[in-house]
Amino acid sequence: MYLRHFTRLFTAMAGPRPVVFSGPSGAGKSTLLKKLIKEHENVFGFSVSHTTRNPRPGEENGRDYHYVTREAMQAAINNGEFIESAEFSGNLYGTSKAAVQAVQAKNLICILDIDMQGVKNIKKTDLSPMYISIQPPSMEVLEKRLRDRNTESEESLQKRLHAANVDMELSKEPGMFDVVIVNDNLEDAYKNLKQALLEEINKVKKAKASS
Ligand SMILES: Nc1nc2c(ncn2[C@@H]2O[C@H](COP(=O)(O)OP(=O)(O)O)[C@@H](O)[C@H]2O)c(=O)[nH]1
Ligand SMILES: Nc1ncnc2c1ncn2[C@@H]1O[C@H](COP(=O)(O)OP(=O)(O)O)[C@@H](O)[C@H]1O
Repeated sequence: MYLRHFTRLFTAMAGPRPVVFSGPSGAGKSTLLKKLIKEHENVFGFSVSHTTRNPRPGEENGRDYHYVTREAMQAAINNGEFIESAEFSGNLYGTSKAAVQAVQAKNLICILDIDMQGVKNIKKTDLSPMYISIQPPSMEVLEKRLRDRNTESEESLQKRLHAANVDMELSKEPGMFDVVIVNDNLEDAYKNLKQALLEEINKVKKAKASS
């Protein structure tokens, strides 16, 4: 009885199981995540990462990323404030403990958008998330989407395409992801994503309704 109470208390503190999203730059992660969070704002919360890259037009500090200098971020990493961090395309990115705790404190499913190095490093922690890979239909489509997005210099675009090739190879490793979604038609990909998360969404809704 006492133990059961304790277990429940602990589970409540940790919150529902997080979900990690990964996949090449330009695959459509942000597009799908924003749609998902907008439609289920009482179910999902975004883990706001830190990055040393500059904000893009329309991005907001504290909402899309915490934009920081390399010195400040490295100092925080050295201070043990990060769950994981990685160098991607010439910039530093990382998930702080505070970012995940802020979402879990609200009893929401914490969504992490991280690269393959992040996936590998999160697997070494006790976060135990569900792992979802978002993949483009082809490299050609990926390149077109990245170019049309108009956010990258040619140099940055080439770095992202190179990283995408590596990413797509690593993603094939058996057991790396629980679910793989190919983002060809956006509405179909979104439907598949919601289907994959349906059980977790219902769990959170049920828990909220009874609390
Ligand atoms: N390891 C890790 N990767 C991250 C983190 N935040 C973002 N990323 C990844 O960094 C890469 C670049 O992200 P970004 O600069 O926003 O470009 P985009 O993916 O092209 O929109 C993507 O693969 C993200 O998934 C993080 O906290 N940790
Ligand atoms: N299914 C799709 N069909 C066409 N364009 C898409 C689709 N999904 C995303 N896009 C567009 O492709 C670009 C890259 O998507 P984005 O969500 O920024 O990718 P990521 O976050 O994985 O880097 C964006 O301009 C987005 O509007």
